[in-house]
Amino acid sequence: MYYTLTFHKRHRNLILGTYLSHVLKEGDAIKVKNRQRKLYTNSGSYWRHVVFEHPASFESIAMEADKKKEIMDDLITFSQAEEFYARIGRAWKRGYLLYGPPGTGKSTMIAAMANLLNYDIYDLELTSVKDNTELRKLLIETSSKSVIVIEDIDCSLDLTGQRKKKKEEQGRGDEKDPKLKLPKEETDSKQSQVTLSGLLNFIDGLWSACKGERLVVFTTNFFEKLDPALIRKGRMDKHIELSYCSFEAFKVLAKNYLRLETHHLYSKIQELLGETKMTPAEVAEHLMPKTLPGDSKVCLEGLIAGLEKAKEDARLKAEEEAREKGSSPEENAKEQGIENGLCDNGNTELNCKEKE
Ligand SMILES: Nc1ncnc2c1ncn2[C@@H]1O[C@H](COP(=O)(O)OP(=O)(O)OP(=O)(O)O)[C@@H](O)[C@H]1O
Repeated sequence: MYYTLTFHKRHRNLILGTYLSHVLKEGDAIKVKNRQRKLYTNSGSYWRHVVFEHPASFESIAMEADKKKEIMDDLITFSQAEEFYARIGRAWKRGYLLYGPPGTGKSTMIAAMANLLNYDIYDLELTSVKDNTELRKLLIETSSKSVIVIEDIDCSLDLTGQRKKKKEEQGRGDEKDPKLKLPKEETDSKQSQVTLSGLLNFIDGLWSACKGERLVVFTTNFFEKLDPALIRKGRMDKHIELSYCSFEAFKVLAKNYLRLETHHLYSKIQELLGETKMTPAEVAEHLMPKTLPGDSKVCLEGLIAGLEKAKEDARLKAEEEAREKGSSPEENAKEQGIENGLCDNGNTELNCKEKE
């Protein structure tokens, strides 16, 4: 299909200049909006893709409303900031670090981000990338309007041969502390694997040469174990904590799962959520209707029973640990709360510090 455009020759400059470029820009935007989005995964140094159709949205994410709005505003501002990035001479990219325990919605948040901005997703499995050269190739091949995801960054760089070699040399067996093991510098070795420095250099530097907008998202379950080089200011633009389910987050889930705005059992749930750690994934599991049509009361009662059990389990665990250590269960529970970064309201310590 085509259109014929007729105009008076005195409008020639207007049409050939402003008007046609406007039409082309709008056409591109419509094409992007209507295109089928893709989820890419790498097998070695090649990308494969499937159609990306994840239903997650910010609306369905269980999280405090102001925090959610802040993230959405940040994403939208970024996606409209082409001129700004060009003016300040920086690559049009933004780095996010999502951290929190398993089941708090990190992957769901990534899908919601891609859906909000209409981006493709590149799910980069670092452990199957042979070395920094392969990594560079993969990253250069990513297209504009994409989210590049590196999940469990603390574990991904864990498998490098260099690190194993280094560990063997040092005779160190600590599997849990990535900081001890991440090789910061590349070596000349032919078998050199992906290194933290390789990853960071690329993300910081070379990328400027790749046109278009990209989000880079790292996730981890262990924020405190990340190498400081990865989280220093200016590297990851935004750190987002996803934490245990708060009452506000529960209300979002209940609204989505059960179409409930309020219920007389809410006060009990609020009380228990203040005392017990439960991830949004676990809460959501309880809210899954077990009968058709789903009975909300049954689900909420199931959640209360689950929370009470979790509370009791935590109490018994504290008692047992106290017995082992020879301190009182209360002291032990308190200590555990601090170790787990928990404040009274179930938020993590980091979160509380930020609020202070
Ligand atoms: N904040 C949340 N809002 C809505 N649903 C959530 C949330 N967190 C978890 N869920 C639900 O729990 C399931 C698991 O969550 P998800 O995989 O996003 O967690 P995760 O933090 O990425 O976990 P992991 O660290 O194990 O990868 C999701 O399918 C989603 O339905």
